[in-house]
Amino acid sequence: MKKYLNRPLFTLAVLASLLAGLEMPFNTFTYSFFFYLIEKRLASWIVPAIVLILMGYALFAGLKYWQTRIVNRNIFQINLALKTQVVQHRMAISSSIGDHETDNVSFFMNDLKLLEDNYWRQIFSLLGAGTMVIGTLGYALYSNVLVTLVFLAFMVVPTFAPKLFSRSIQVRTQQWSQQNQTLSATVHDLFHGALLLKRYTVLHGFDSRLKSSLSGMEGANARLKNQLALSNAVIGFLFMVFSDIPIGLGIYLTITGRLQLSQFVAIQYSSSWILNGFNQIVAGWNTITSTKAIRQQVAQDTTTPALPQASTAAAVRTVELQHVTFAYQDHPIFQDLSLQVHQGDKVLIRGRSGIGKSTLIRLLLQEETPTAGCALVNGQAYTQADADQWFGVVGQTPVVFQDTVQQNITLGQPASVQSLQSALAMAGLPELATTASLNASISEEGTNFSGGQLKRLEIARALFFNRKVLLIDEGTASLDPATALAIHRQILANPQLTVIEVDHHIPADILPLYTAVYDLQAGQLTPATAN
Ligand SMILES: Nc1ncnc2c1ncn2[C@@H]1O[C@H](COP(=O)(O)OP(=O)(O)OP(=O)(O)O)[C@@H](O)[C@H]1O
Repeated sequence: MKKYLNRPLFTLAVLASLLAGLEMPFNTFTYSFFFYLIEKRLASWIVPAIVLILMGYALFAGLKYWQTRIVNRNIFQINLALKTQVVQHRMAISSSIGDHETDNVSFFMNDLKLLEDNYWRQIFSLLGAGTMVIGTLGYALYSNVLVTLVFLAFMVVPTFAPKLFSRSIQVRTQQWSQQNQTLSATVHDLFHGALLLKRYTVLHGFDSRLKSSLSGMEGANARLKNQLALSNAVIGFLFMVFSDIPIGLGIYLTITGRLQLSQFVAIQYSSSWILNGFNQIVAGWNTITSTKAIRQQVAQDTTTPALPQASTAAAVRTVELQHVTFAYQDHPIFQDLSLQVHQGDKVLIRGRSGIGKSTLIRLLLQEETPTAGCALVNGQAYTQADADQWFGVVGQTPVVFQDTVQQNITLGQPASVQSLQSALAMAGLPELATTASLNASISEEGTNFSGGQLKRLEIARALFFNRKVLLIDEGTASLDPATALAIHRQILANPQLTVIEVDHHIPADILPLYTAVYDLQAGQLTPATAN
């Protein structure tokens, strides 16, 4: 976790926490000092003493505010670095569209928030509590070593108590985290499908799932809080038991004249704060321990796989599947399937739903590995990173970001107006090439754009990124015939582009635009007869 710290800022926060933690020793000193003034009858010191003490309190008020600001600044920096890394890592390891989306969002929103409150902020409070204990203890020892040591001896015993609870707290934190993920998935589904449920007039159809997810999460939350409360109650009680016994001894020593009143007051007053400080430290340590599972998870997220550097990809002269056999577990999909596509070809692969059309695209993208045979480009084996350089994918569901049209095409890359205009024109969206349209926002899941526009936007994106081969997975299946025909005319007429399209049904008027049409049946490809 250390790598997320900004060292100078962290050092400043340590210094600020240490200084702010001196307030209680100062408090102890002033309290004891009042009894010293009474004991010695120093009436003339009262006004200057109070003025100085008030100035001290003003200083500590300022210090505490400064410390909070520095801690918040640290949390800001830590969260910036840590959350960026977690998001980037999880994005880099995702292997399909929407992969673990709900779990990742839940981890990001809930677990990382818990890490902030129960780990990072606790570390800074522990530092303050540590200084308070050391400073107050120092002052008590200065007052009377023997009596202070007696107090300390009694304090040691209850510090072992938290160990009794740390394991059960950890388990309950894990359960809470799991229940949170389940609830996030449920709530995500419900908000996502709200309109659909309303249309079927079954808005309450998933009430039992919602209640079960909610009660699972709230129950786990309550059990975690209860366990923390039980742990803290037991620890607190033990501290009180072990603090009252030495207080009795102090009273006895003062009555019998072996201890001055101001010394006893200093030790007695400070002992409760030392105990309190210890209490805070062990409870804080307990809370920090409860984040172990999340920290382990974050540690796994610390290595972001190196992303391939964008480079000028070589021309794609041929794309092949050579004698490919593939199965999902024991579910065979392809058996000795071969396909050869040349630069500029426009190939359509037809097949009924579930026959393996999307799987064929995933094999070309190297997202799946054949059990026999291989995918080749220019006669050579290639990696997933190579595939990403060559292939532009237009999927069944468009992937759009809640950002401007321009950002959706360029994905944050710098772009010349000319390159944008050219990509949009080739994709059949020349009307979007104006400044106003490029700056227009696309809403969640592209609901303010038509299905045809979104498909064209995906095509424009692939063309902007100069992808040589367009893999279209039922790209126009959801569109009306006229729009589907218009999009096909646009891309199938582009001589630069190699197109491999899979679809269960393509209207007859589009078929002549392909250079080859195959039917996928029983794990094999067969050239289609003209129809
Ligand atoms: N990750 C997976 N694990 C196990 N089985 C899978 C997986 N992905 C797909 N399948 C199964 O493999 C078969 C082929 O799936 P695929 O998505 O390739 O079909 P498809 O022809 O594209 O279907 P559709 O036209 O309905 O999109 C289906 O029976 C599907 O249930």
